[in-house]
Amino acid sequence: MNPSPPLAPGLPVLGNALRMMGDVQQFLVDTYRQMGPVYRVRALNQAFVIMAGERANRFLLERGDEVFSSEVSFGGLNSEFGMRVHVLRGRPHRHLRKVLATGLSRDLLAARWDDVTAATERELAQWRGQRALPVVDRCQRLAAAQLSVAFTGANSAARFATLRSAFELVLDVTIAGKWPAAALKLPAYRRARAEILAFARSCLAERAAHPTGGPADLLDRANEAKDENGNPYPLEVRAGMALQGYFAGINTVAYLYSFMMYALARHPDVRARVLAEVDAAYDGDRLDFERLRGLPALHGLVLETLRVYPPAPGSARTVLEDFDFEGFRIERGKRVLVATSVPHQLAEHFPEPELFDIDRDFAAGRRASVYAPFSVGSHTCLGAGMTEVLAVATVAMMVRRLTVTAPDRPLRITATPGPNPGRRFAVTVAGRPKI
Ligand code: HEM
Repeated sequence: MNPSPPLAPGLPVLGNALRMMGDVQQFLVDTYRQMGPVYRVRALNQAFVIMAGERANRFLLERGDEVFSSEVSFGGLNSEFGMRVHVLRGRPHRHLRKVLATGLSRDLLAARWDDVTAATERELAQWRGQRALPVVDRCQRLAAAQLSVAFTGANSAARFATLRSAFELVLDVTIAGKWPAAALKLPAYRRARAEILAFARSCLAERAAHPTGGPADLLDRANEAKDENGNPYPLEVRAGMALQGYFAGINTVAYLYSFMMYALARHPDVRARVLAEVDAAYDGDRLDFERLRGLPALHGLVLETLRVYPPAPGSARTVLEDFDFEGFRIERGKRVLVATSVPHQLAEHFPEPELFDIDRDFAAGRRASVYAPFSVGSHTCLGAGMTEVLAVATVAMMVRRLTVTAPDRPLRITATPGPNPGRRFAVTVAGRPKI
């Protein structure tokens, strides 16, 4: 029988916790180089098998559904907020994905374009003149405003702080293992959870009573959704569907925006190309949705930022049945992290990976599953298409109106649990001289 994967070196007691709570993507790349495609790590009281590299991504794509479960990592999102899609497998999963996909599509963004741009402009207007804008916080508010308008037509601003704190606590408990499960019994969290679920239910009821007549969005889809056997989903699952956009997107999208702001400030050549492209695409004060397709530098910026700074650099799973990978046995019950974004930093897939290059061939990388900021396989991100368009649109609006200056020092990336520039990352924002 094959042996267990080797243990990566780490500190006594802490194991690899410090590096995994910091720049986790860099840790995963360094450890891949040192240990190879499969190894074990410890982080405080948790133990993981890490699978990384091109063959690990292919394994997740081809055999993920058969040998892995997401229940341990994502069960908390399901039990606390009814987000079932993350934990289902097989036919029920494929069915629910189809239902959700129709409510998370780019077409919805096109249909709500005027509302989304108005919400974006409102948020950006508050950034102007700030000498130390807390980037992550403001980008989270911006992403939440955009996603709630796009997916539900509702304004979630009044509940932003409740949504963010409850969501982050669930992630810290269930995925990062930073706090024990007892943290989800704290009265403050229980109140926040009850408020969020009541909000979701009231949005669903309000929509059922007063249909908008516009294109069906996430609320309409959740109200009418039936499971794979034709039975209506229970109310808690429909509430989870209504909340899906905030929960899946609020941190990931905000981290992407934050890293893009940093990249633009650090690469004046990229900024100049993006700015020229955006100015040519604007018609006076207006940016038409259709123009977003023809912005290659901006699209390259989004994809290159996701390559270098992936906000979700791995897929966490639990093993359902023993299997062998690269000469090692991985046993049932083990927790596995498939470090899907490690190939992003390998020269055999992305020449001179340390260069920030917006002209790379990302489509080829995607086809080969080595470019995987949204993971690969059956649970691959349902918001990927929407995210890419929204990110292009957001940066276009940002550079058109604002000039952002970042401090001239390297980022201190921190993982909560997705890597981001940290709460202290701040920039100076000035208005752009009238064009
Ligand atoms: C930069 C932005 C985003 C990144 C990097 C990202 C990344 C990911 C990744 C890596 C997964 C796979 C998780 C796994 O393997 O278990 C995932 C799943 C998912 N994402 Fe995203 N995501 C982003 C934005 C969004 C947005 C805006 C939405 C929707 C509103 C969304 C909806 C989902 C859903 C529903 C799933 C679960 C799919 C399933 O389990 O079948 N994501 N995302």
